[in-house]
Amino acid sequence: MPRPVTVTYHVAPDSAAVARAAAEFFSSSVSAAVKARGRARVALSGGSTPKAMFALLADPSQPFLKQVPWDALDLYWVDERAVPPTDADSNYRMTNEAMLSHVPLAADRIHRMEGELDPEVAAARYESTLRNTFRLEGAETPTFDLILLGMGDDGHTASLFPHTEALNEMSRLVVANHVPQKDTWRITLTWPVINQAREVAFLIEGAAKTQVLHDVLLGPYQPETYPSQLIRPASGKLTLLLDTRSAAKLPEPVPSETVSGSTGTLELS
Ligand SMILES: O=C(O)[C@H](O)[C@@H](O)[C@H](O)[C@H](O)COP(=O)(O)O
Repeated sequence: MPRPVTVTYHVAPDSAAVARAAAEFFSSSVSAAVKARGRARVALSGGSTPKAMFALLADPSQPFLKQVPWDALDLYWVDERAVPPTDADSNYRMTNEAMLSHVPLAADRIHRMEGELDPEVAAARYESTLRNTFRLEGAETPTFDLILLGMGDDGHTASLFPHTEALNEMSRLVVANHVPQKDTWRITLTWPVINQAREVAFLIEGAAKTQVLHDVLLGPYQPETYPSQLIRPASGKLTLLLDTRSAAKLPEPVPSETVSGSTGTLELS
């Protein structure tokens, strides 16, 4: 059975407000990690939702470019498509265009998954990258300071798709995962690595996610069908950054004193 977790969900009124809430969350989480440990190691997801947040972080008219301690940050990816970094489907390309090429983050602090390689080779090489940069020994798992996730309308997260091999992987750090639903290959962190992070947050928005978010959080535990249910961080905490549309079938949140919008909590046993 999964470990119990307290889910805190912040609900913002619209897409722009979600992106701002996510940028604020990212900035404060990274700053807290650097204050506590001198550095921050963060893994980002791709897809479309995080793009607006990345653009806000890089926008010189916004406070984040100055707030984020970029010189103490190492950026990794949660997953990548099996395509070159120049491909329109590349998570790296999206992140580079929206943020990386506009922020003072040194190239050797950007740890790209090599989607242009054979997926199994790319997964093995990324696992080596994690072992080397986190200085892991034996069967140790890396502890990221923050992992930012999205959720597909089929309940997948990272590239952990329903009824795929990667859901069963509990010892490797990174795997290649064939996704028959999309007839494609992906490279992805495994769910035990995600659960080891000090902080895990989902960034989810839009009416297309309303039902699946309800089913993942409030429906029966069936992770083969809803892989996002595998995300039960060892910290016992999980944060969701939502808009009113995606949160429409969750218990009504209450207006928050600390962040714009409203906040709710759920205890998942
Ligand atoms: O490579 C990817 O696509 C992502 O890592 C994936 O897990 C994404 O977070 C979800 O598919 C949600 O994607 P959207 O934000 O586009 O809905």
